[in-house]
Amino acid sequence: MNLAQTTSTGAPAGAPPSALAASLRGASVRFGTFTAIEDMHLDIEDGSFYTILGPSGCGKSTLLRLVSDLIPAASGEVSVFGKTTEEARLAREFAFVFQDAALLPWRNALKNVELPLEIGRKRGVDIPVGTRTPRELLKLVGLEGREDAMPHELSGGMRQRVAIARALVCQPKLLLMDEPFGALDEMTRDRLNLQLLDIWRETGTTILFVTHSIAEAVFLGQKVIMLRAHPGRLREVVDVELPEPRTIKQRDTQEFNAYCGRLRELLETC
Ligand SMILES: Nc1ncnc2c1ncn2[C@@H]1O[C@H](COP(=O)(O)OP(=O)(O)OP(=O)(O)O)[C@@H](O)[C@H]1O
Repeated sequence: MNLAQTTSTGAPAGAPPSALAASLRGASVRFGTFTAIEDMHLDIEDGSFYTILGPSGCGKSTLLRLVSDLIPAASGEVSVFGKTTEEARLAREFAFVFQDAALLPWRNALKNVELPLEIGRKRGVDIPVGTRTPRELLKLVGLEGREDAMPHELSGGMRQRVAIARALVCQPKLLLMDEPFGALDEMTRDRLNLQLLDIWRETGTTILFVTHSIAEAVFLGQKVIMLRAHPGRLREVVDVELPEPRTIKQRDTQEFNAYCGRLRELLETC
């Protein structure tokens, strides 16, 4: 076990820019006079799974919003697959999944998944022809047979799975997830964690995943980004080298708990 192996940016030394899903170079975000993120340098390799931890208000959601072009950088540079964040947004390089599934209540599960395709068609946006249809995506998230179900007929976990299928429908190369399972019970969360790892392996999509749970961050992440607050800055990137594929049983191992302990210590000093 290489417990304390950390890097300053998360990127392997000498990684070519094309191998990066996202890159921040001295990026800062300000809301008026308040600095939410300061001088952040971070590289996210294509195909990787990063989780993001840090004290409340340290800028975890702001970091995702910065990468997804929802807010601008006050200084520094942010690129996504070598493009500006605006170019990447227009090219539908990424998709967002929030804590609230935010499904349209009058559309069934299948029609919710189809929505981004419909909007894209209406706007004349060239959407990549996906290898997976909305039906296939619902199957991928374990909702085969529930295509006609209305959102109010689905559990919270099922609604969130529809939201993940909807996020995948335009074949994003980067999935930004802001506490997507935060409101779910522990067993549902465990199941969805495993399913998300399967989806990640199957699709090759890069994932940036914000969580408040140290155990979830260790279980999902190949690397854990630890932020510190006031102002939000990169504290450390911790490599998680647990045996693959991950299993729920691993959570009872000494190795897993050692990672959790190390991150808890880091969190206490953020
Ligand atoms: N639109 C905004 N206007 C002003 N301040 C904002 C805005 N959005 C976020 N902030 C501030 O920026 C800081 C970072 O917020 P952010 O939501 O990114 O933190 P977080 O780490 O995701 O928090 P939490 O863990 O509590 O969800 C906070 O102090 C917050 O109050």
